[in-house]
Amino acid sequence: MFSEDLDVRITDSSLRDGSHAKRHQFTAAEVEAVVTALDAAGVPVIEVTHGDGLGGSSFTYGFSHTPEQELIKVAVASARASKIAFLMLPGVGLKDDILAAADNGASICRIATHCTEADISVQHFGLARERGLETVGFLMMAHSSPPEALAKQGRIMADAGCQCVYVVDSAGALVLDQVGDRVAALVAELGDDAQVGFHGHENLGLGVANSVLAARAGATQIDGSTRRFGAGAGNTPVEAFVGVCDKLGIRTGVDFFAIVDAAEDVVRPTMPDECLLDRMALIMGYAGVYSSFLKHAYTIASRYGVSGAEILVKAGERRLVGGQEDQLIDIALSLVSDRDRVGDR
Ligand SMILES: C[C@H](O)CC(=O)C(=O)O
Ligand SMILES: [Mn+2]
Repeated sequence: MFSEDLDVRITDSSLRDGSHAKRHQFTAAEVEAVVTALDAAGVPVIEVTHGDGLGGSSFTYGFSHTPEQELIKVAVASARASKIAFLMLPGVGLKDDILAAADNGASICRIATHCTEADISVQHFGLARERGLETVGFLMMAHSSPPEALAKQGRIMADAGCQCVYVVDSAGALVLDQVGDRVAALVAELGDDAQVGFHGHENLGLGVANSVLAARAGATQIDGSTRRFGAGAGNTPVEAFVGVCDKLGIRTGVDFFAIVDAAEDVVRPTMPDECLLDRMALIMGYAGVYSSFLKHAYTIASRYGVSGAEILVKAGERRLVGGQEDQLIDIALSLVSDRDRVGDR
């Protein structure tokens, strides 16, 4: 554990996963305000990066308003006690991006891969440990792999130097025991070699419940976003999770009233809209679609005049993974040609 006083360590992802919901338009002033408020509330770790991780600012994923390395610097300067984390997906970001983030003062390196592809993270964990960074591994789209398969992938990350392997419910598709079973399999596999974490999305409304079950199954690191500011219907709301943990006697070290105020007074004003459990988000959870696809699906649906909901259903059928955003265009084009064929009859 990190300290005798905590049962779970919370990482707030509003300034990274929330970047998807804001189309990557965070300003330095917003990052300063959010980090200051979360730090004051006792949030131990705050993640700051483009939504798709280091190097994500691009035509494919969306350009950042302010370069992420600038935002990391501002976050580090604004935090008194919180550690600043960053995310990177091998291939989207490069090893040099990790070194730059470390030079800018971030201390936790989170490497994310699809849940069957942990081997592509090996050199990045090695580099991060060599550079003295704490390390976290993300097994994304974890609903699509059974517990034993996930545990084997976690072993690859731990052997490479990962200190905490996360079950990442990127689609918000995991339901209750499905989280507990995956966390328990990783805990059994990793033993003292690495901790286990859980990152939830709200697409079926289960972020808090799933996170409690993860903690009960042995997860010691839990992600959330204040005001649910994240992709899809958003992430596990930190303020609700903290309140539930207080009532269950799970110690998070976060002050409930301070985080509730931060959610309302500081984070909400930085959000373009509330993250809603609406039709599109529910379909993502139900069909098992990567939450980061939501804004892309809206844009592409309106560009091609097709239904965003249908795009997401087909994305679930095709079992698309993160990085395959361009296939949403292919799906839209096939919906257009289906429609034209029906029209010709
Ligand atoms: C790059 C993704 O947004 C990582 C993540 O938060 C998830 O898979 O969920
Ligand atoms: Mn996420």
